[in-house]
Amino acid sequence: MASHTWKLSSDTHTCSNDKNQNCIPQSFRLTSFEETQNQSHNERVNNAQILMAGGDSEGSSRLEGNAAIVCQNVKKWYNKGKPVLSDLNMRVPCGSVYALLGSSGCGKTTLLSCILGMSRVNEGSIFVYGENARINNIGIPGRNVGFMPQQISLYPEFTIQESFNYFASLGGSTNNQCVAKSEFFTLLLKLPSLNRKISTLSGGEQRRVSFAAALINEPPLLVLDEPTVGIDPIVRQTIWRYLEDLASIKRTSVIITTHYIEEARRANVIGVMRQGKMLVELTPQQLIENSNSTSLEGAVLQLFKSGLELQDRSGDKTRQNVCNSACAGVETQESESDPPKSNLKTGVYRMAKLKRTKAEGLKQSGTRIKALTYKNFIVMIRNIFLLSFAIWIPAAEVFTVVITYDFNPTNLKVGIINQEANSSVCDSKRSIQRNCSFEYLSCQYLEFVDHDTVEFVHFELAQDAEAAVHSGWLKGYLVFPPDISQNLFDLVSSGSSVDDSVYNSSIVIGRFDETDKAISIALKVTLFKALDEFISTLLLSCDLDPRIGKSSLQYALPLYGNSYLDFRDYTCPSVALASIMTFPIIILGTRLVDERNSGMLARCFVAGAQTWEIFISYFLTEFWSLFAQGILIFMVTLVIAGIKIVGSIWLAFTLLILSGFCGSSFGILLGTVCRTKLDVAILAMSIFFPNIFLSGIIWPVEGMPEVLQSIVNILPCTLPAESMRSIVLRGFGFFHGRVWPGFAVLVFYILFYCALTVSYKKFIKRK
Ligand SMILES: Nc1ncnc2c1ncn2[C@@H]1O[C@H](COP(=O)(O)OP(=O)(O)OP(=O)(O)O)[C@@H](O)[C@H]1O
Repeated sequence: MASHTWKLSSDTHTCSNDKNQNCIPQSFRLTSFEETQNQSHNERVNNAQILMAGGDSEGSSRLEGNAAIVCQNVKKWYNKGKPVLSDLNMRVPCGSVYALLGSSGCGKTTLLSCILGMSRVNEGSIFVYGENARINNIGIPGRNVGFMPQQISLYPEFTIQESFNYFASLGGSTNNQCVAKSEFFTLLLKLPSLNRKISTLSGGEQRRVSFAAALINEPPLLVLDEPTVGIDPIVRQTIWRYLEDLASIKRTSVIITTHYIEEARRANVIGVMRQGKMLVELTPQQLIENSNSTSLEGAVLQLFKSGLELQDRSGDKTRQNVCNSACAGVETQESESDPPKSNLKTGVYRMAKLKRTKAEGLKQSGTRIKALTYKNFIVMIRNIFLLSFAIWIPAAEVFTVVITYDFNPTNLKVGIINQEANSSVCDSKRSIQRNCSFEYLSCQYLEFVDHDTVEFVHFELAQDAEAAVHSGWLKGYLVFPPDISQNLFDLVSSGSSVDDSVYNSSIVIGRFDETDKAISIALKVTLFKALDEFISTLLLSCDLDPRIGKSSLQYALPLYGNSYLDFRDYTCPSVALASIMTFPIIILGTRLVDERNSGMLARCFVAGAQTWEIFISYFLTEFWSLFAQGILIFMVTLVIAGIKIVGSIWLAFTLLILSGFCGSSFGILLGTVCRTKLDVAILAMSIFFPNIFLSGIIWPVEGMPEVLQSIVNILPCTLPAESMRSIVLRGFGFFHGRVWPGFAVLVFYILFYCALTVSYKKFIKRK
């Protein structure tokens, strides 16, 4: 099908001598100069069917033309509060510039968001080109509408050209079309070099870029929320002249809000709003004529002040004219989306429905996903500082575990109160060691204790050692009773019962500071190990079988893992999972809040992007970041920690990436639900710690109350951590009962968070 692209006609390049107006295009008569095979603006508009008898003839007043947008009895309120829009009627003729005026807070932006399908009306109907504003297949929201929000709504990390490319590709324009349009708008709006970053532009320059971005796809409908704020009067004139031409030549329908009343003189229709109601819809000339004022500003101010609907001198016919008279005639087909029987069904300008096959729809989604992913990449790469943190911090956290959990505790000071022999006696009796001597057993035993772990400090009295424990200097103390060696010998050799006094005098009493369990366990293990070795050695030196002294419970080689005190193997896999899950929560959550609060997200939705497309684009971008994080984590685990991955490294890696995606989808949910970045950070942190504590990373799940155990098992980190340990340390495959549940939990949470986000957007936010 043939279509047109547009350029400035030759006179537009004429430069005036006036310095201020230098090179400002004198006229922007749009001239069709090239035919392409792609469907473009004109074709999209011409495809519309005028359903009114006789159509909208060139000569007839555009005020009375067929409506592009019709609002009838619209009521809208937020959170069951006072109505922001109440019984509002509006009719935007096709191919006209419609200026929406009203005091601050009267509901202009709310009305625009309802027209664009971003907000739901509570009562009444809004029809855009004869279709339901929220559900239609005419590409609105989509490529058939250009939207400029009140905020700048551009990515500060982008250059001007990249911003144009982004919006052009969201709307499905080709690169060549975008380049031509970029050059055109640079000239028209006196934009700086296209390579300049948005963050380096002045406020006015940013607004002009934002304006151009809304027009880059030549949409038949333009919704511009205060586009001329902060723009100098000359460029403002240019903008208005361009909009006039778009409306008259290309039949673009333009809705523009502004607080500069005089500039609205150039509009075809002015709608004046007050406290959520449409007071009048008239041409500028009619507005003046119907007031006691000679200027438009005076007429509008008069209206604002009176708050009354302007009475037409000819019996309210004017308003009737505006809203209804053009509607005479043709009936359209009634459909489910049609409003109740009313003039809405007639006199509307209907846009051809997009006839897309499923494949074409998917192709368009693919194009948008590509644009969104590209945008995410640029934003990510331009925030290199944050990116680098995000990439290496999970690995750094695993590294912290590796270096801190690697060593047994050393130099633990333990008091010795040896009532059998003091330290100098013990020193002098070293020769009896390993000579089958049953004298000074206390001294012999102490020699077997690992002196790297335990450092003995001798005391005369138990009270002194206890005082040292209280002061925090000692970890505990051991008391050897007098004649312990003799009593022990009697106990062992008697073969029958012995006196309590003999028994009591044959045991060593130890008391420890048990507040630090890891330390007290390490001490006890060391002291018991020394006792075991000492007894075996003593028996051997007496030509006895050393096994006599061994406990009848013996541990063979471990089935999995090793027998020494090393928490790294247990902790590393879980910490890796938890940390790779946490970062995307904060990064995506805060980025999304940023995008929403800056109006970028709204712009993106108006351009036709679907929530699921945004999800996929974030997942695609996040994948590379997670991939890099995963590689670094594995390098730390394998190379620095020397932990051997017994099972499939790919399975472990996949689990790690899934955990990152789980965090990403939760981040998207938080970004959707939270109002500020601080909310995201607080929520993410408050969830992070319970997640760590309850998932068995620090304290085993088996050590928790039974009720809690069933709850923690469905948390997003518990079963995946167990799966990771089973793959890494035990070498289990995917189908093992301790592996696949971890994958299943993560997939469940990803889908669950996505579903919650979509539901929130659909049922709560749009209300
Ligand atoms: N999400 C929201 N929740 C609650 N109230 C809202 C919300 N958005 C807007 N409002 C309220 O609705 C009213 C209309 O707001 P709106 O932004 O539509 O006004 P406006 O006419 O565009 O104002 P301005 O000219 O200052 O941009 C205001 O009182 C505003 O506080």
